[in-house]
Amino acid sequence: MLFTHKFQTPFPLLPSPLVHCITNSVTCETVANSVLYIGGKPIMTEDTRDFSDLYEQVGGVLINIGHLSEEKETAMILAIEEAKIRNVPIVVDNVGVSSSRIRKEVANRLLSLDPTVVKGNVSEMRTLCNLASHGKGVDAAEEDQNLSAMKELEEGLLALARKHPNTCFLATGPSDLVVYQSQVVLLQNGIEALDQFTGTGDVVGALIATLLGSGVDVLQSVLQAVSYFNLCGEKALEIVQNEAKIASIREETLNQLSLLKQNESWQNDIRGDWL
Ligand SMILES: Nc1ncnc2c1ncn2[C@@H]1O[C@H](COP(=O)(O)OP(=O)(O)OP(=O)(O)O)[C@@H](O)[C@H]1O
Ligand SMILES: Cc1ncsc1CCO
Ligand SMILES: [Mg+2]
Repeated sequence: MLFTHKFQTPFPLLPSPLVHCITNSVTCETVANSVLYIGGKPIMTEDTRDFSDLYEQVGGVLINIGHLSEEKETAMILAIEEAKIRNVPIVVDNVGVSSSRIRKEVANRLLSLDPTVVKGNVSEMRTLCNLASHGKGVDAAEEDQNLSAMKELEEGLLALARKHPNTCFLATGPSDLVVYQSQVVLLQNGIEALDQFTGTGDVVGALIATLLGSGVDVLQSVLQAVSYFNLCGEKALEIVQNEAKIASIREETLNQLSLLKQNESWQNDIRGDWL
């Protein structure tokens, strides 16, 4: 279903925001380029000695827990503190949180700092809500994606949102659930192939941080970043015309990050609605 709400495109991003990313080394380069492709400037650093100078310029922050270490956790917390002092928006991506106790502890510590956006796939977000999760490693499980599981997740996220009224929650999957204060939105763009190569969730986190960094409001940043990425995936499949060519779809999805926004009415294809 097309949205009843009319979206204004956030592109071009002016001024171009500097986005500080602490992320995983699996998809670090893809994340940096994705920020560039949509018009932001990425900087990837975990050396806390950088931070006080760097944050004079930073517009948005991405914290992705995909590759953890004690040093990295310290850097993540310091980055969030620096951002908070300057009112800079922060995205936390809970990669792999369903798979280890330490990730869950770190995720809860980061959540307690009230980031602007907290995201993960549906299995990861179930873990954050203390619901049973079947996530394996960094991937979501199908049994966490059915209708009753999604309803349960919606309730869980609404409860989290009551405790964290300044945080917008995003659970990604075949449909994407967005919960902000008492508002609930279900987004319905995308193609199955987006779950078949790694780093798609990482890129979505980076796109949200970039839109936030350019001054777009919280809910619009989440709705538009997810939908923009998923429409890039849809366009990629249209071009590649073979859903088994995963690597080609990956490359074309990334191409579309810089191309799709040239169509000034791209946002008219956003599907979903408020629940
Ligand atoms: N089956 C699907 N159909 C349509 N879109 C999908 C599907 N699965 C994922 N997506 C889209 O792909 C993007 C990434 O979602 P996903 O839930 O796979 O993230 P993730 O598991 O955190 O990714 P990763 O850990 O690989 O970075 C989202 O924009 C989501 O809407
Ligand atoms: C595969 C993988 N392992 C840790 S991070 C990552 C990339 C997906 O987020
Ligand atoms: Mg996935």
